[in-house]
Amino acid sequence: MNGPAGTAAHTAPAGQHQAPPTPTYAVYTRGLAKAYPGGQDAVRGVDMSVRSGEMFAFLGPNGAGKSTTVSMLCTLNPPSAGEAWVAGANVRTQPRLVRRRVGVLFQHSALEPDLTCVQSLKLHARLHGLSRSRARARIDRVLGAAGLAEHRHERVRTLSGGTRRRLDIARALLHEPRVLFLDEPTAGLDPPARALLWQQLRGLREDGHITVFVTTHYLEEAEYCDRLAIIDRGRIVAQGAPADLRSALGQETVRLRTGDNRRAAALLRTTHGCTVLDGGDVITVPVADSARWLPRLCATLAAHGVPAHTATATVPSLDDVFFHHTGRPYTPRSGTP
Ligand SMILES: Nc1ncnc2c1ncn2[C@@H]1O[C@H](COP(=O)(O)OP(=O)(O)OP(=O)(O)O)[C@@H](O)[C@H]1O
Repeated sequence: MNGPAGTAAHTAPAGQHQAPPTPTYAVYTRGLAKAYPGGQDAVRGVDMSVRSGEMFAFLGPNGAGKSTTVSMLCTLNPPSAGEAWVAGANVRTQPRLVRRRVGVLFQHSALEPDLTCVQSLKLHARLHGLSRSRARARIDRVLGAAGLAEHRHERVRTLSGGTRRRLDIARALLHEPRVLFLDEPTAGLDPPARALLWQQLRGLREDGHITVFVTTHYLEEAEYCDRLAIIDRGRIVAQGAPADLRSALGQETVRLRTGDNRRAAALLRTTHGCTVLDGGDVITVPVADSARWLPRLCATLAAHGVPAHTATATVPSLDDVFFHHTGRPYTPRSGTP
C-alpha cells in the first residue's frame, strides 16, 4: 500500500520522512510500535490511516495500547519503531509542526480550578501565542461551539464533570488544530453528560474542517464514528466503517415465528432456495441483507397463508466483530497482555 508520500514513504530509513503526506490523511502510521522500559510491548506495529475531516474511533479494551498510541501521535512519547504522520507532519522529524497542528484532550483534565472559563481559555490562548484580538474571537467561538457561553464567568471548580470536559475540548480547539485527539473523553461521565459531549463532537464534524480522533472502550461510541480501528493487545485487528466491519462478517439473519413453522420453512426453501434453520418455535434464515429480505420473506409467507406473527432482523454488532477477529468476547477490561 502506498504511504502518504508515495511508495517510498514507509521504506525510507527512520528519521528521513520529510516528504509531505497528501492531504487525504490526517493520521497515517506504518509499523508504529512502543516498548516501554522493562519489556512491556504496549503497541506492536500499528498500521492505521485516518482520512482528513472524518470522525475516527480508536476502540479497544483497557490496556490495549490506545493512550500509548495517542501519546506517540501527539509527540509526547517517542516511538520505539515505525513511522507516523499527523496533519501532514512526521512525528519523529517534525514534532513542533505536529504540536502546532493538533489539539489534545487527555483522560485527566488539566484545567486550573480557580480560574473562570474565560480566564482559563485566555491563559491557554497566550500559551499558544494568539494575539489579543484573535484570542477574544476564538474564545467566543469555542465557548459557543461547546455550549458554554452561559458558564463563561463561572469558576472551573464549580462546573459539573461533563461541563468541565466540554471546556477541556473548547480549550483544545482554541488554536484551530487540524486534528483533535481525545483520549477517553467520556470516562467517568453519566449518560446525559456523555450524550451532550458526543453532540458537541458531532457538531465539530459538521463544521468539516477538523479530524476528530477519539479513543474509547465503549462499543456504542465507536458506532457514532465514520470509521474505526480496533486495537487489541497492541495490534490493530480490524479497521473500517462500522457498517462495513459488521457486514464483512456476513452473519445477518431474519427470525420468524408463524402458526406453522415447519410448513413456513419448507415454503421459504422452495420459493427462495435459501437455507432455513427450523428451531421449533422460531425459524432462522441467514441472509446477506436482512433489511431487504425481511419484507420479501414475510410477503411470501403471507401469500401462502402462513403469515409471520413476529419477524426480526439481526445484524452483527461490533462485539461480534471483536470476537471474530480476536477469538474472545469484548470486555472492556480484557486487554492486558
Ligand atoms: N509508562 C509506562 N510504562 C510501562 N508500561 C506502560 C506505561 N504506560 C502504559 N503501559 C502499559 O502499556 C499497555 C498499554 O497501555 P495504554 O495505557 O496505552 O492502554 P489503553 O488502551 O490506553 O488502556 P486504558 O483504556 O486503560 O487507558 C498496558 O499494559 C500498560 O500497563
